[in-house]
Amino acid sequence: MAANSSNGEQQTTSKPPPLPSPLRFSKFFQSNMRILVTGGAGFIGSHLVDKLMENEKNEVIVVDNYFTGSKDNLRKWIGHPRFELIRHDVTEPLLVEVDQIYHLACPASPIFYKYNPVKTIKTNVIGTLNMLGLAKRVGARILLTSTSEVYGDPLIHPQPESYWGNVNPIGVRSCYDEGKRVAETLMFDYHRQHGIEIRIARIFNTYGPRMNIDDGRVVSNFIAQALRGEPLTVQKPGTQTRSFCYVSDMVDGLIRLMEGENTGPINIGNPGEFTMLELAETVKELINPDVEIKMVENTPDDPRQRKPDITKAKELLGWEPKVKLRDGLPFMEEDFRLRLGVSKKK
Ligand SMILES: NC(=O)c1ccc[n+]([C@@H]2O[C@H](COP(=O)([O-])OP(=O)(O)OC[C@H]3O[C@@H](n4cnc5c(N)ncnc54)[C@H](O)[C@@H]3O)[C@@H](O)[C@H]2O)c1
Ligand SMILES: O=c1ccn([C@@H]2O[C@H](COP(=O)(O)OP(=O)(O)O[C@H]3OC[C@@H](O)[C@H](O)[C@H]3O)[C@@H](O)[C@H]2O)c(=O)[nH]1
Repeated sequence: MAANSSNGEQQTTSKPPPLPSPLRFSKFFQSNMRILVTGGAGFIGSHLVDKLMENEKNEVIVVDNYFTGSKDNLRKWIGHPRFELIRHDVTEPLLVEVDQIYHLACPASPIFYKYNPVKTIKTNVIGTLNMLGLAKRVGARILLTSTSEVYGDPLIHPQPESYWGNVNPIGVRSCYDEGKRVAETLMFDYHRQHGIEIRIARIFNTYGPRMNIDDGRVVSNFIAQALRGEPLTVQKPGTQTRSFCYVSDMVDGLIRLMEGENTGPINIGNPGEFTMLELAETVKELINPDVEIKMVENTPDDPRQRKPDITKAKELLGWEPKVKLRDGLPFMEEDFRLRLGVSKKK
């Protein structure tokens, strides 16, 4: 059935919504929930899979094209009877029978999403259309991982969900931020027109173990640089801010959103806000006080400030982040040390 949007309005639907699979009502099978995770071999996706697999009633299917993800992130589940991994590109249609879809597939690091911008926008638009088509056919609930980048270079601070954003529609980031904006539009159009059960999370910068070491995002860059003894590259001016959420908090928020009654969009992020210079100082202090901090050129349209207003997540999902940046960085350091083969000085 149609859910309430996060602002409490009832969404109108022109047709009755698709029915869930008859298996939902069968006595024999009813305990199992079949869940599709697109992009499940990536950073957030693989942590989400770990959490979903903890519940013995869940069967998890991951589809991924391995552009930025890796089978290694899922190695503990390969061969498990409740787990299936499919190499598949979401820009192509997919036929599977599932009850829920977590749709994460999309490169998230600016270096990777700008590498093939036409592919990025196809992933966001055609990929989301394909997943909505699947949701419609099988009566599944679908959650989209949208982004704080829909707010662009925000003129309102912190950003509430009601803010429409300040996005450059023809800039080098638009394949991603406009792509996600269209993906949100498609989600709401399928919800209003076809009664699909939708959930939209607007994710703010997330960090944690399993990020690609050469991923290009700021936290992974600084930690890898500190461990390799290289200068920490702060992009100018260094006063731009971000708010960093630890991945376990993120996964908890996504599952609460999927299981709850609100369509969203709902911001999921940690409101603790830091300049990039502050982040560099913190990484230096915690990991390697001997490294330099070096100012380097920035890229076009870099948002100058970003911080989520999480009032809705608190009220509607009962969610707020638990892990502070200073507590989360050491978990990531440990994982990067193992992968880079750099042991801690005694
Ligand atoms: N990590 C963040 O800070 C952040 C912030 C905002 C939004 N998000 C969103 O969360 C989702 C996951 O982000 P992440 O940080 O785990 O990124 P990631 O790059 O680690 O994971 C993305 C996964 O999607 C896969 N993928 C990409 N294109 C695909 C395609 N066409 N078909 C199938 N698979 C494809 C990749 O191989 C990868 O496994 C993305 O949708 C991203 O936009 C992330
Ligand atoms: O080495 C670096 C990398 C990045 N930066 C700066 O750090 C800030 C954050 O950059 P990142 O590349 O980590 O990420 P961004 O905040 O630009 O985009 C991010 O936010 C929203 C998500 O949807 C995207 O998936 C995510 O990558 C930027 O201001 C950037 O200029 C550095 O100072 N040094």
